[in-house]
Amino acid sequence: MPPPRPNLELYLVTDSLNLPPNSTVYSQVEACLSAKHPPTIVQLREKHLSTAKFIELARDIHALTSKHGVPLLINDRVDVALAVGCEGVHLGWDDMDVPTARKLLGPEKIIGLSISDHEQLEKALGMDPTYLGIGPVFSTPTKPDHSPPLGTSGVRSLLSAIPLTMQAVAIGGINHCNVQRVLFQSKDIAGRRLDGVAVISAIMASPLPVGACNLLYETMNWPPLFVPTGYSVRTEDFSIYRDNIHKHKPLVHHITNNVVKSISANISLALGASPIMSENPAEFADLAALPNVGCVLNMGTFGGGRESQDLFLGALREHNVRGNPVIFDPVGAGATNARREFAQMIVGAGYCTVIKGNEGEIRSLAGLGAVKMRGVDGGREEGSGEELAKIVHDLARLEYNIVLMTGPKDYISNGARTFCLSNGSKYQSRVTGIGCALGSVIAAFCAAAPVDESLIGPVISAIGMYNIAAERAESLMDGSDQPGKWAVAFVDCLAAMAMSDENLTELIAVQEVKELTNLEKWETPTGGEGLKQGEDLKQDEDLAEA
Ligand SMILES: Nc1ncnc2c1ncn2[C@@H]1O[C@H](COP(=O)(O)OP(=O)(O)OP(=O)(O)O)[C@@H](O)[C@H]1O
Ligand SMILES: Cc1ncsc1CCO
Repeated sequence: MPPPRPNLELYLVTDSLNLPPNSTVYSQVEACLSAKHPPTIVQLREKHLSTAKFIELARDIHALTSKHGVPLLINDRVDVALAVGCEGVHLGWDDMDVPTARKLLGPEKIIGLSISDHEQLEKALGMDPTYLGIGPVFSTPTKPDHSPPLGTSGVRSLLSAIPLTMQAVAIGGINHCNVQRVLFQSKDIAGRRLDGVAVISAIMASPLPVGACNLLYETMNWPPLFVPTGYSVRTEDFSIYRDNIHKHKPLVHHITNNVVKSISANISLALGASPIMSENPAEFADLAALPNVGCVLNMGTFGGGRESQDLFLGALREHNVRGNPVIFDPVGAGATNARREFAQMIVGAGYCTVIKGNEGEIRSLAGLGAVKMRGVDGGREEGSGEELAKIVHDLARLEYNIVLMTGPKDYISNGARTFCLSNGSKYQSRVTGIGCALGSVIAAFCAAAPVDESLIGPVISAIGMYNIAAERAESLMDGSDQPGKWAVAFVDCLAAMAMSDENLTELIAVQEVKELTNLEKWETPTGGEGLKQGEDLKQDEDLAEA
C-alpha cells in the first residue's frame, strides 16, 4: 500500500488559548472550512482537555472536516485519533514514537513529526513519518517554551536534508506578511521546497478567520518575486523626504553598540528626529506602536549569545508586527564566525527593511566569505564596481529587502534596481561610528516617509544628504589631518542641511547601475524573471481584494 500523501499546503493548527471574543475552536474551524481557500488539513491541538472532552471535541470537528473532505489530525494523542477514527496524528518527541503509532494506526494513516534540528531530523528519517513539521521558524507566543527560532535559513538547511519522498511543512510565527518569504527563502539550491505552511494564531486568533485563510492562500500563491519595499524611485522627492522629518519628527529606536550611542543620538537630533536607546524588551511593544517609528539594530558590541539573541529578536518582532522600518547593521560580520552566524540568524528570523554594512559585512552576509576583516571597520577588498553592485543586487533579491554597501562609493539595491552613490569624505572612515550613525539617519528617513512609499527613495536621499554634509565639513578643514575637528563640523553641516530648503535632487550624485552595466545578463540567485514596473502595485491591489 503506498503511503498517504496529504495536501499540506495550508495546514491549520487549532489553539483554544488565543481565540477572539465569542469564538470557539469549533466555530473558528467551521468558518475556515467555508472559506474560498479553506485549510487543506487541520490539526486539533488541545493541551488541557480531559480525554473524554478531547474525544468529544475531536468527534465534532471530525464530522465538520469530513463534510469538507479535509483530513483531521490529532496532536500528541494516538488514543484520541483511534477513538475518533480520524485521518492521523501529529507527534512530538515526548509523545508515542512513530513506529508504535504506525503499528496502532495502520499504513493508511497520516503521521507527522516535529523537528527543530539536524539531530532530530536524523532520528526522524529512520522512523519514516508521513511528513515533518520544521520549526519554529520565528519566535511565537503560542509556544513560549520552544527551541530558538530557526529562521528561514535554518528551515532551508533542514529541508535540504529531507528526501523528496517525505513531505515537510514549516511552523512557528507564520502569517500573511512573512509566508512568501518563508516559502521562497527556505527553498534549497536543488529546488527542494516546503509542501506547505502550518499556521496557528494568524487564523485561530483572527476575528475574521475566513479572510485570514483566503489572504494566506492568495499571498502564498503570488508570483514568487514579491518585493514588499517596492522599487519606484522619484529623485524629485529627495527634498520632500528630508522635509518629512520636520513634519513627523520620527522616533528612532536604537539597539546599538556602546561605542556609537552618543554620536548616533546626536546625529538623529541634528536631523530633527528623536533618538531613543532602549534595550528593555518590556517597552519594545509600546515603542513600536508609536507613529513614525524606525528601528536600528546594530550588533557592534553584541555579536552573539542567547541574551542578545532575545533582545534583537524581540525588537525585530515588535517592529515587524507594526510594519515599522528596521535597519540592520551586521557590524563586524566579516570579522568572526560568531558574528556572521548571529547576523544570518537575525536576517532569517524576521524582516529587515534595510541591511546596511561595509563591504566585508555585506560580502560575509551574502555567504561570500573570505574577507579579511581584522575588526569592525572597512573590510574592503575593493571589488570592482560591477562586482559590488551585483553583490548588493543579489542579496537584496534573495532577502526581498534593500541592501546598502557603504564605502568610498555606496551601492544600494532593492533587488530590482541598483544604484551607485558617490558623495562622501575620506574622513568618514577615520572617525568611528560614522557608518553606524548613518543607520539612524536612514531609519529616520524611512520612518518619516509615507506608509505606502517605496523606501529606496528615502534611503538614497538619507545617504546623499549625509555624505554631502561630510564633504562640506571636509571643505572647512584647513588641509591638515583633523578627524576630530571634522567630526564636530560634520554634525553642524548635517544640522544645517537638515534645516535648509536646498534641492537635494540637484546635489546627490546617484547613478543607476543598469546604465553602467547590463545587470540583466547576470544570473540572479532566484533564477527568476526580472520585476516589471507596476508589478508590486498590482500585488498590493490583489491583497486589498483578498
Ligand atoms: N573613503 C571614503 N570616501 C567617501 N565616503 C566614504 C569613504 N569611506 C566611507 N565613506 C562614507 O562613510 C559612510 C560610512 O561608511 P563606512 O563604510 O565607513 O561604514 P562602517 O565601516 O560601517 O563605519 P563604522 O563601523 O565606523 O561606523 C558611508 O556613508 C560612506 O559613503
Ligand atoms: C569599534 C567598534 N567595536 C565594536 S562596534 C564598534 C564601533 C564601530 O562600528
